[in-house]
Amino acid sequence: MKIALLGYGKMGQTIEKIALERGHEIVIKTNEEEGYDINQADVAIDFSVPKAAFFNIAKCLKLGVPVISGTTGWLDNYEHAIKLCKENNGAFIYASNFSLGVNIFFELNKHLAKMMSQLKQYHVSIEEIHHTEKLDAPSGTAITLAEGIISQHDEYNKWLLNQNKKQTIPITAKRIANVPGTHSIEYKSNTDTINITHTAHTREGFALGAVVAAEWILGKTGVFSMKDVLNIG
Ligand SMILES: NC(=O)C1=CN([C@@H]2O[C@H](COP(=O)(O)OP(=O)(O)OC[C@H]3O[C@@H](n4cnc5c(N)ncnc54)[C@H](OP(=O)(O)O)[C@@H]3O)[C@@H](O)[C@H]2O)C=CC1
Ligand SMILES: O=C(O)C1=N[C@H](C(=O)O)C[C@H](O)C1
Repeated sequence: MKIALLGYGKMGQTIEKIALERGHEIVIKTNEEEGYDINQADVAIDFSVPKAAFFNIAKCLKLGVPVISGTTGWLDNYEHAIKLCKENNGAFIYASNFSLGVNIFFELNKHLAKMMSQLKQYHVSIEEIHHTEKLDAPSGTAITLAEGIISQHDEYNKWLLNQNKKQTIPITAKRIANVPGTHSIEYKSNTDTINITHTAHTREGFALGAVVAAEWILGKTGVFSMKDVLNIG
């Protein structure tokens, strides 16, 4: 499979390593929005920056190249990307987190939220910790976790960064050098605390998931998620 890497930073370089190990070819690696022919590639993998992601995704969809995006912080344009995908009969997957472990954690989070919905004495909060170069806060993964809780728990209807309000899930974002990504969910009552945590030890889990998604999407059309790729949930 010929892969275009749109964004060749920490993730782009990790994806290159995993893709080569799995027998793929990297035909484009770029940190620019233009200056390459995307049609050289069978599939594009975008791990760029929030302000560039939608432009990169839209270009791939308009030119008929399936696109996998892991960039976070651009979701104001997500519905527009879906519309473009449908109009162009394209293929698109966005995931806030491509690792298998986090996708299992997403399901565990929803299951726990459903049980905790009956126990009003517990209050939920989310904490995410990432490296100091991260541009967005809260992390895309923390937002997906909050949305998962909201979908199952009748007490909460929105999330807020660093704020405690009624019916709201507070998310705390910490930045510590070299942390690949840690997400914790806490339910606290006056008598005890339940905590679940996912800790990424390296970026290779995210990268492997993105390459597996790229392999999976070839030959398909539509808007998909990692749940489709991994057949879980
Ligand atoms: N979904 C998931 O599983 C994961 C998602 N992420 C997300 O992926 C994104 C990238 O993360 P990471 O690799 O750590 O970040 P980096 O900052 O290391 O890499 C981003 C790269 O994008 C480049 N870039 C800037 N503008 C463009 C453009 N117009 N087109 C293509 N590339 C461009 C940057 O170049 P320059 O430095 O020259 O500006 C940089 O090399 C982030 O949004 C992060 O949150 C990260 C890990 C896992
Ligand atoms: O920027 C990162 O590094 C990461 N970003 C993603 C996010 O925002 O959730 C996924 C992962 O946690 C690493």
